[in-house]
Amino acid sequence: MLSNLRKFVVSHKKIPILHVNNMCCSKMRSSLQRLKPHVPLGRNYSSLPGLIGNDIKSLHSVINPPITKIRNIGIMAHIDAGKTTTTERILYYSGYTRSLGDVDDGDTVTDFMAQERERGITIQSAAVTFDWKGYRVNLIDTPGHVDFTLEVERCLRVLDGAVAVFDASAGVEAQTLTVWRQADKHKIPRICFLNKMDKTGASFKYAVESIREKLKAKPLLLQLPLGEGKAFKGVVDVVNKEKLLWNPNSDDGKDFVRNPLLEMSDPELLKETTEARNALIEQVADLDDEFADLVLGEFSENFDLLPAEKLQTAIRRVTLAQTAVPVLCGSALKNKGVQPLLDAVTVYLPSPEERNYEFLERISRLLLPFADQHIEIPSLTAGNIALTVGLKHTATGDTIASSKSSALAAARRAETEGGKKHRRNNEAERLLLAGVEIPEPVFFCTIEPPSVAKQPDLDYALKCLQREDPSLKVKLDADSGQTVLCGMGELHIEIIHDRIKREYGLETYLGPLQVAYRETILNAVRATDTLDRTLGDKRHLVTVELEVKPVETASVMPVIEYAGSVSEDLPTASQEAIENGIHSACLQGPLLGSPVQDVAVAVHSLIIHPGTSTTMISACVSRCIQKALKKADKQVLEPLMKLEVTVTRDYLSLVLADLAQRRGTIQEIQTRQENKIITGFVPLAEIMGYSTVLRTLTSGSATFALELSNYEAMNPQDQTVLLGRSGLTQ
Ligand SMILES: Nc1nc2c(ncn2[C@@H]2O[C@H](COP(=O)(O)OP(=O)(O)OP(=O)(O)O)[C@@H](O)[C@H]2O)c(=O)[nH]1
Repeated sequence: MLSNLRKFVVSHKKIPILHVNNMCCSKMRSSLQRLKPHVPLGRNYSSLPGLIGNDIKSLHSVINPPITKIRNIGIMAHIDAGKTTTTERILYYSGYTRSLGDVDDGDTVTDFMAQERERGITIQSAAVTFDWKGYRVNLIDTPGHVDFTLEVERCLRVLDGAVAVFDASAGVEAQTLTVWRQADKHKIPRICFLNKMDKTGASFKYAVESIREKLKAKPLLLQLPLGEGKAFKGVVDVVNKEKLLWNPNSDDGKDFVRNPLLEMSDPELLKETTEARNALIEQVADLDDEFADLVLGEFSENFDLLPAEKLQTAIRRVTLAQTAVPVLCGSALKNKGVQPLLDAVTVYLPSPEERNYEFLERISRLLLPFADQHIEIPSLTAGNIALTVGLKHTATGDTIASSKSSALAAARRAETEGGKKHRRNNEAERLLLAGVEIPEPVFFCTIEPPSVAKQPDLDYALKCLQREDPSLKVKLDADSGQTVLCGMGELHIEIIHDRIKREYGLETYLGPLQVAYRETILNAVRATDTLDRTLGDKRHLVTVELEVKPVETASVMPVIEYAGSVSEDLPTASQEAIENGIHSACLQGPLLGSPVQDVAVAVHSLIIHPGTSTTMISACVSRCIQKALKKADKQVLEPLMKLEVTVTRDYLSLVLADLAQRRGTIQEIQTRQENKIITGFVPLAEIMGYSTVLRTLTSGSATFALELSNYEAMNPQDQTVLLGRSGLTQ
């Protein structure tokens, strides 16, 4: 797979292929200032693995564990499921920190940006490295909020495995589906952790069912909870038929006992566990022929005789094949169930080697990340995650290569492996290995520096921020000359604003947040145009005749067709100029100046006077398209958001009435224990500031998740109102 081309080893000469995820510059700057041969130990950090005091003991063995003992994993989930809390426990039990961080107190290791600590949410992924029972685990905590989807995507493609954390009282939630689909796309083996088993309303059965139904995954129940809600006290290990009980008096969860289930002391629980184990064996045998042969041959009479290791090996195979997902449970907040989760990460998730990485690459300077601290390392073997510094022109999603030929060879191989049908003609495109899919921004607003003199500083800050986060787009409004920020949501833009202030020392002013509309046309229209200009002693003359017509592509990329007489002998440079002209014209629709989607452009005839520059060809085509678009019947498309609101019964009717006023359509209302889950669609323009409204309506008891569904045609009345407000007419 393309995304696997990221394995590298250090040499001082070559830098072949390495994927780039740009880190927050300020994070990097501050840690580089502190960079020493040893890692400075900050808040409650234990010695880093293998580092005793200030000595680097056998750094090589610390840095380069055998590849089979490496696990590169991500933690992913819906917002607030408890990823950061779980990560904090993991770091504590692995000895990486000496005290438990708490998101609610704002002192976690991985949420180290000021905004993360203040808001108690994860915005940027953080990487930490720790050891667990002889394994090296590189772990990335990813954000759950939909505004930061790109951040999740950029992490997923460099991971070998993932832990999906769920709120056991809510099961699969909207954003879980999104990240699950992303993990499917990158073929990442997963383990599910049903967190918050201590919470009122937690239901193991319900959460497992929702994994089966909503994620269409096959859950393998490796554990059963001992009690739910306030009664939750531990878990049963189904594979080993053992009971794990946490000492209720231990305040950090380190103290727990693991005892075999015995007929004498736990007859009921033993029976239940045996049934669960038998069901698990049957389920795995169904998915794995090798295991089926073993079970049916030697152990068909009595599954109890099947050794736990044999079952674990088979579970590992189906997990790696992604035909099923192991499910564990616990309560990160109450310090229960995290150690067995770590065991499961080492036992069931793949080492980098098992993900078919074949590339051994090189780079000049490497740093090993420990959240906001880094240690410079001399070398690194394949399968590890590290940072490199000093790259001035790269952006998140780029691939670094030592030479064009090595990148082309890698791209060719990856294309064959990925079974890609379409051949990429464009060399630059082929060089781009596995770029992340950048979602289209749905909001925009103007941003002003404190003074004109500070505009270059603002431009610089925005340039740096965009390199880290390509889902942030910045453009210049040609009419007003203002800088415009385009982002994924209100929170996204707010965080960018805040970061410019904190990290670049610039107090900026944001204009009102506006929805990013799109436009389309309803009928086919032809137009012709001629551009005749003499510059110096050179005459530039182009005549073009073309047609714009509606097509259903749900994309802002116009479909381009050429009449046979045009495509014949059309030089590549002229074709590129035509296409540039078409694309630039379609970026600014005639109604609101928004991008035009769902259009095809057919170029019927083209006459180019010898010596005409490509810029003039682009300009003529662009003008001709604008002309055609203006003549067509036009339609505004607005972003329609998929909304999921979780609300208690008492507030259901209030929330529904409010949604009706917001032009919302309700798809279904489900019951989940005491809660109602409303799913439906609402235009983005109607849902701005919804968190405050919902909080007020439901006294803070409801939660919601929003995700872009598609762009929908506005009805004629709403469109007239919108255009009237913008001072425009149809
Ligand atoms: N009852 C209960 N609450 C928990 C548990 N784990 C986390 N929480 C709480 O849930 C809230 C969210 O926890 P986080 O760890 O920040 O969740 P997250 O998934 O990292 O959230 P984002 O980073 O914003 O995506 C916090 O108030 C935690 O204290 C748990 O096991 N039980």
